[in-house]
Amino acid sequence: MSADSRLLPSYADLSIASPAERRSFNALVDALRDAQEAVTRSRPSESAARRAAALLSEAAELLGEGVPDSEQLAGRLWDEPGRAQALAPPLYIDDVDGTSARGRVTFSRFHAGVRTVHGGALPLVFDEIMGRLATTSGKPFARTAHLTIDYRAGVPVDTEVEVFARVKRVEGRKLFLSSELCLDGTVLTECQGLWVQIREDPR
Ligand SMILES: CCCCCCCCCCCC(=O)SCCNC(=O)CCNC(=O)[C@H](O)C(C)(C)COP(=O)(O)OP(=O)(O)OC[C@H]1O[C@@H](n2cnc3c(N)ncnc32)[C@H](O)[C@@H]1OP(=O)(O)O
Repeated sequence: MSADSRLLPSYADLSIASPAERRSFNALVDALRDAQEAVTRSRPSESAARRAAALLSEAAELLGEGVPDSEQLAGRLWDEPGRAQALAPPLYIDDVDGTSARGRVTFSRFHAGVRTVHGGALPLVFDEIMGRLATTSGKPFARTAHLTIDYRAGVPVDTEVEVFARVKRVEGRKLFLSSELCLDGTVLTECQGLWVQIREDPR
């Protein structure tokens, strides 16, 4: 096994934390999301801003310098919405099999550009759902090689939207996927993606 492949994510990572540890870590990530959103929505007084900054700094200090990334929980709790990381909005994947996936997501003002969702935030969700589809059902681990996004209409914040993804075709190690984000049956954003499965003999 190469040094690189030891660091590849695996669904076996689900065993890295006890149920109690998973619950407490998820609560921490939820609180972080709440803090991101609260800061975005706020217009605090000078003293409230200073006090909130001090509390956030105290929390960061409490958590310390952290563990090596091979031991961290953030982003590795695959079956939790958002995988227990605050980069992307929490995506609820309701169905995923070898060929398609379906989920739901609600963007908030933290991910907003001007009134609608930021154009750079939408690929986060496509990468999540297509990444999950590309690697599920026993498929080898694959990395995102190419994404093309078409922004058809603005995506509203504070509104649950549906996300669909499917495998269009497979050519050797290459998986061609497509995905769309819909509201009330209307496609707001669509994405074409290429995932490439990692070589067994990385050069
Ligand atoms: C538990 C899990 C939970 C999973 C849940 C996880 C959800 C989140 C998922 C997040 C996933 C990510 O964001 S991953 C992070 C973002 N992505 C990356 O960092 C990838 C960086 N790039 C790479 O590592 C590499 O370029 C690879 C692995 C993509 C490809 O390298 P390689 O393996 O050496 O393959 P290579 O020979 O170059 O190419 C193989 C074939 O693919 C084609 N190809 C390669 N790149 C491209 C490209 N950009 N556009 C078109 N075609 C391309 C080549 O032409 C070739 O076609 P042909 O000649 O054979 O026809």
